[in-house]
Amino acid sequence: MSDHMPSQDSETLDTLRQRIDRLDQDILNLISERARCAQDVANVKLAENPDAIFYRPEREAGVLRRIMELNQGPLSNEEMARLFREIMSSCLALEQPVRVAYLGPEGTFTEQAALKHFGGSAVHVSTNAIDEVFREVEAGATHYGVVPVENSTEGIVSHTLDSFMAASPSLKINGEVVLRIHQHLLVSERTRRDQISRIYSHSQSLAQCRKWLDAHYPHAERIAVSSNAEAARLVKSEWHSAAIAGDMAAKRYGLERVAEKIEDQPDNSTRFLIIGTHDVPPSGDDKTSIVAAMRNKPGVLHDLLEPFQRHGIDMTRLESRPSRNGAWSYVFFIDFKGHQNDEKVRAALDEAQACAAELKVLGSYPVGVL
Ligand SMILES: C=C(O[C@@H]1C=C(C(=O)O)C=C[C@H]1O)C(=O)O
Repeated sequence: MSDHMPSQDSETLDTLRQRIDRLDQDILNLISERARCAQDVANVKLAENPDAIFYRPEREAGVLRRIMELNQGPLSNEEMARLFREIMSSCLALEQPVRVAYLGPEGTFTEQAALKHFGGSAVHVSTNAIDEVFREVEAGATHYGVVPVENSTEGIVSHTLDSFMAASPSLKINGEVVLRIHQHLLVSERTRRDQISRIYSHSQSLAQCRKWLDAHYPHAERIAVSSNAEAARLVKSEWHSAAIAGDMAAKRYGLERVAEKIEDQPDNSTRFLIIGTHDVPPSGDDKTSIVAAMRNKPGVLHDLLEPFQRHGIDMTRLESRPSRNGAWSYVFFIDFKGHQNDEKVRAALDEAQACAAELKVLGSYPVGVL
């Protein structure tokens, strides 16, 4: 091709590439200067406290929000924030390599959420169950953990809420990340595509693709397994099986897509929580999660919610779970906008506390940016 290109075009291409080379050099120097600055920040943090906390979610959210505000294109705000997410991840790793446990195995949406939130320079540690993520963080084996908490089509992840009820008070929510979930029908190179009689996936994913499966594979047996990644792994060794899973699992297990984006709801998304052992200061746009145990008498939910309404606090989620403790029968999980240090949030919390048998603030954290 290039042999036939007019020389004027080649010259333009050369000139443009020389410009890109010069810009890359500037970007390189600026990123290195930024990284040195982060090293200095680490020294300041250490001088203040030998047990310094290096990862600062409120600052990272602020950096990303500012970048999105400043961005003039042509790259989209999300694309630009994603690049800065990785730059910050590398800078933080220079201060301290952050260890993050997630609900594995490798290839799950939770791993994708962990990568989206902490970037590729964090050390991501796979665990076998949600309560294991909690245990890793509580024991200090990892600094942070990532667990799924709700899906827009299938509702809450009850294991996660139950783990919060059982968790030690030192465990705090440090952040949230929302992931658009795209499910694909995946096969291996050995699969006989016209003879698929078994489809493996996590029960939530099977539920998210119910209508598509009814229409396209009404006779295939649907088998719920512990994770989408496990489904992908099983398909490698069975010629008559397919899996429903996402991009990470497809890549990890080298599977091919027979059909893409087969989820019934096009805006299907899952919300994940970041758990840690410290409180996060305000970022300017925050959420707070609480859990409240109520005595078993009429009107308790109204009593609990009324202070939030009166103080003009915007509630974003309310879930109830059966209590495991015989003394009261309801436990409510509530998310609302605002930080526990805000005056009106404090006032509402004090009043709600007075009518609850027990009320625990699970954490205040920046509203998910990416
Ligand atoms: C540099 C800092 O440390 C970390 C790295 C950040 C960055 O690269 O911008 C931001 C927050 C921290 O997670 C800081 O606290 O400012």
